[in-house]
Amino acid sequence: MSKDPDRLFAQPLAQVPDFAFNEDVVRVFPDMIKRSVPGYPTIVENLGVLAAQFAQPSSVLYDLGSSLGAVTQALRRHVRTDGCRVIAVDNSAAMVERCREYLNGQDSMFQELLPVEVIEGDILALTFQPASVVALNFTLQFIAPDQRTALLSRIRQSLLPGGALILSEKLRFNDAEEHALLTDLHVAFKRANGYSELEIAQKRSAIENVMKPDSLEEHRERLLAAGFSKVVPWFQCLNFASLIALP
Ligand SMILES: C[S@@+](CC[C@H](N)C(=O)[O-])C[C@H]1O[C@@H](n2cnc3c(N)ncnc32)[C@H](O)[C@@H]1O
Ligand SMILES: O=C(O)C(=O)C[C@]1(C(=O)O)C=C[C@@H](O)C=C1
Repeated sequence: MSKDPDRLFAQPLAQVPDFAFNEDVVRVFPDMIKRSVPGYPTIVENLGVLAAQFAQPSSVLYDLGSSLGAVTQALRRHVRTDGCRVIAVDNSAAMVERCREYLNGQDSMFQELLPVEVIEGDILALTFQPASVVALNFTLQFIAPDQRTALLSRIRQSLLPGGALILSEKLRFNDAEEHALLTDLHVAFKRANGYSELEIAQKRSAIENVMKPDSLEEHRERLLAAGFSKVVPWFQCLNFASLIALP
């Protein structure tokens, strides 16, 4: 795993380009996401623990928007159900290339790991196979808002009885005071992780056009509209949360 520190926004930029999962981001991604998303290591590890409870024999586990495969690796650490395999999907060529390198390295060192297929592709164009676990770990927020319900409906239709969708997202809050407080605390989290005011401000403007968070209420309503029967939040740290949605 690359250990390069994230300094992508450390120098003043004449114009801040829209955030993209390109080669520069790939190089620093493990450091960036750990220092930007409160609770990220806890969410990833426990996503594996949760998945082990929902995995059904001989089924597919999806890691959608897999980046460098952190969730896939947690699934490999925790799921012991017979005949499961992982399908990891990402539309960033740079992410997919590096993800395959990491996973191939693991395959050559350890036997008996869950088989993994890494697909370079758009999750909006994916034909889903019957699945027991679908992970969307900080990916739905990058999907155009008007495409989100259709994607979740297709995921719901692919889910086997006893399975689950695990959805992690940055949240916004309908209550202005709550939103301002948790946004300020997130900035404090980034500062405590060594980001400067300039880095925080430039990253904010880079993501504002490409990443559109919803509120918990919007997530719940959309998941129910997509056909899920129950939505259970299992983790929240500041303005980042993870939900279990049951078919
Ligand atoms: C914040 S990252 C996900 C982090 C990752 N799941 C983890 O836990 O480390 C979002 C990822 O979603 C991918 N992505 C965004 N839109 C996508 C789409 N339409 N199809 C496939 N992947 C997409 C991006 O390329 C990026 O790698
Ligand atoms: O909200 C922010 O400030 C973030 O940096 C969040 C976030 C995310 O949630 O995915 C945005 C882009 C990077 O992938 C890492 C973290």
